Amino acid sequence: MEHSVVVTYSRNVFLPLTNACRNECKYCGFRSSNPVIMDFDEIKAVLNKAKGASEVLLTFGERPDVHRRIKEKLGEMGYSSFMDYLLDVCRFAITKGFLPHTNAGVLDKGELKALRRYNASMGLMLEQAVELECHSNSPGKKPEVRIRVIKDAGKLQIPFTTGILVGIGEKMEDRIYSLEVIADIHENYGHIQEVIIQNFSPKNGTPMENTPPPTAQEMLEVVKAARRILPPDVTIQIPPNLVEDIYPFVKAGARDLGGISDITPDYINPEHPWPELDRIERCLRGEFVLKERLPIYPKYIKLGWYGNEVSHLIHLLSDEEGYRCRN
Ligand SMILES: O=c1nc2n(C[C@H](O)[C@H](O)[C@H](O)CO)c3cc(O)ccc3cc-2c(=O)[nH]1
Ligand SMILES: C[C@H]1O[C@@H](n2cnc3c(N)ncnc32)[C@H](O)[C@@H]1O
Ligand code: MET
Ligand code: SF4
Repeated sequence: MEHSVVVTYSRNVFLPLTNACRNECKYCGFRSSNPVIMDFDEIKAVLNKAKGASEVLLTFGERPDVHRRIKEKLGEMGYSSFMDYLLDVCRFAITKGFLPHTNAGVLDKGELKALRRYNASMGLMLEQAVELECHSNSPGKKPEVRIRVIKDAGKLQIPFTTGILVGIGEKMEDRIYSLEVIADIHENYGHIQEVIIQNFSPKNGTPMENTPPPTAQEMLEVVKAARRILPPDVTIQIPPNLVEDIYPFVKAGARDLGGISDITPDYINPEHPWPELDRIERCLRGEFVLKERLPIYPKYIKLGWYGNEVSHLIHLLSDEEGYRCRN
């Protein structure tokens, strides 16, 4: 198996800290206008069940403290801002042995810097680099705003996950342009570890519930274009729960499957359960080797692009090549 091509995934646990969000993306079934926020008892209970995972995925609504109720709840928990709470969640996850990967939506440079210390990597989907109708009530989805955040993360040397959401009203040329924008950012800052090519999946009760999702053929065209446009050191990720069979996508150049959990669902696409690792291996048809990675890719471990507070855990959890060690 010495020369086999490797396909990676990360064993994670998903903490959807809050469904409060200042944006109103028309495809989103996650956000709620009657929002809740997780307290530490709930967080503790989930992490206690997640023994084999190395990554805690922190994904939630953008700037949740614009909601009065969330602000009040944070006050009751003893926090003056959501950011203070988030930093505490990261610290707590680290004490439990998990490496945080935060996708908080839009952040300013000071917030990115504060989170860097406690995160192995961070993420923000570009979605698309063009203005779209589905984002008309989402100030945080303005392309220039998202591009600014991704660049700030580069200036701070934060290993970064971004990606495009396919099928939200954009044209093929818009997808190409979005991928070119990501390629250009990486050429300048060198911090993009992976790009997710995610297909829109309609959610009941949302304005886009009747919008058809992109076909597998269309998604394959996008993955091929991504492999052509993105620099070779940028990995392409496809979500294995949103496509029928990963094999054609891997043949087209995808080499990562993102976070997979055996205890938490994909809270953004809860109707799409994670496939079993056995099933994934069967899909790879013996042509590719499945390997577990950490939320930070080997290249960035070697470069030392991680915060002080996660350095001991990264060393504890990684093998000599920078993948997940299991002993
Ligand atoms: O940075 C991101 N990571 C996302 N990830 C995380 C990603 O799969 C991994 O956590 C990263 O590859 C880091 O290891 C998701 C993981 C899930 O389980 C479900 C949905 C997502 C979506 C995103 C995302 O939009 N942005
Ligand atoms: C965390 C990421 O999840 C994606 N996201 C949000 N809603 C949907 C949906 N209906 N289908 C697929 N992906 C979605 C967005 O790209 C967001 O940035
Ligand atoms: N709200 C953030 C965003 O859309 C995080 C993912 S969606 C829950 O960027
Ligand atoms: S996709 Fe993210 S930013 Fe958009 S409404 Fe949902 S939670 Fe908010």
